[in-house]
Amino acid sequence: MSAATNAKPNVIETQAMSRHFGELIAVNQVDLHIQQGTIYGFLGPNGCGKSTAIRMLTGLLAPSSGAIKVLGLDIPKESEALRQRIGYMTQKFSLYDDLSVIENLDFMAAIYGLSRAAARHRVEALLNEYDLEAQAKQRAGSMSGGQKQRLALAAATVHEPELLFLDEPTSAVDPENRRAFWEKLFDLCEAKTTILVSTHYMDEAERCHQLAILERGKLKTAGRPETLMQNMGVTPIEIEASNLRALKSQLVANPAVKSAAQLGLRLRVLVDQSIAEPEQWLKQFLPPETHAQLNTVRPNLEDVFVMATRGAGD
Ligand SMILES: Nc1ncnc2c1ncn2[C@@H]1O[C@H](COP(=O)(O)OP(=O)(O)OP(=O)(O)O)[C@@H](O)[C@H]1O
Repeated sequence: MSAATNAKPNVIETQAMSRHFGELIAVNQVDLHIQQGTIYGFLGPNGCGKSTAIRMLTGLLAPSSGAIKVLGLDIPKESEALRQRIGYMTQKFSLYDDLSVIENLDFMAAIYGLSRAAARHRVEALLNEYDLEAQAKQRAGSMSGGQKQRLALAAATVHEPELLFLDEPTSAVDPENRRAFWEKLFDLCEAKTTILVSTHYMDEAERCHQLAILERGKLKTAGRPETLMQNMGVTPIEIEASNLRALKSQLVANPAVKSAAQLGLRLRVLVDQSIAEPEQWLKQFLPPETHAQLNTVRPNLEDVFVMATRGAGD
């Protein structure tokens, strides 16, 4: 079979999607092509436009300009038809604190029009899947952060949506619960759900199949995390030496040094790939007699982020 016949359709397509709030351009000419079955990440700092982009893609907010197609529907024109086919989990816990877990899920099932019998089966399955059976009768407001997050994900998937939008879903939970949450996302992905997830955590972004880096409303770069890391045009080198602060000041003044950031006892330096032997090249900046240790290290997404958002003033 040729690669072309294997290609999955895009579930999200945007051209120059933009949204202004008065003078502010929250989302600026963003083009997206998101393939069915992927976990696609929006990575960027607070205020870069992730939530605004997601709200436009769900049909909740009209774009100021640009074209949006989601699951083949014209958005915002056909938002009503989209609603049944997507799930949306917002940053804040948006369920009812005063209702029990089971009541919240029943309520969501009713909103999505499941019959009573179908709702009973689905809610039972969700309680089991999201490990909430013991809390079924507990008020949602009294649950832990991790439990609330599991409930929110269960509620967002009650109608088995084809496409799931998760807006910084793990910002309020500890690392262990975040890991467990991501396991659930991969289960959903295996069951053919496409997932768009926004985050400002690099480790979380690295788990995505595809990634877009956003800054001040603009899409700076997009692709597979590994590809982005390979193509960033710099070699990361870590230096262990004394007096790293002075060394850093000296290095960042050189145009071939794209970034230098201290990590504990090491200085992580991004050297332009035009420098053929970067370790050797860096040694010229070390004072004589310095016992320094230099290591070329594996690129990470933070390096990609730094490179993608350099010259942010444009
Ligand atoms: N309804 C609104 N009215 C005015 N400005 C808004 C509105 N919604 C968002 N903004 C502004 O648009 C910019 C992008 O916000 P957005 O919430 O999309 O960013 P974000 O990347 O999701 O960050 P956060 O995680 O903090 O929500 C911000 O400057 C924000 O203040």
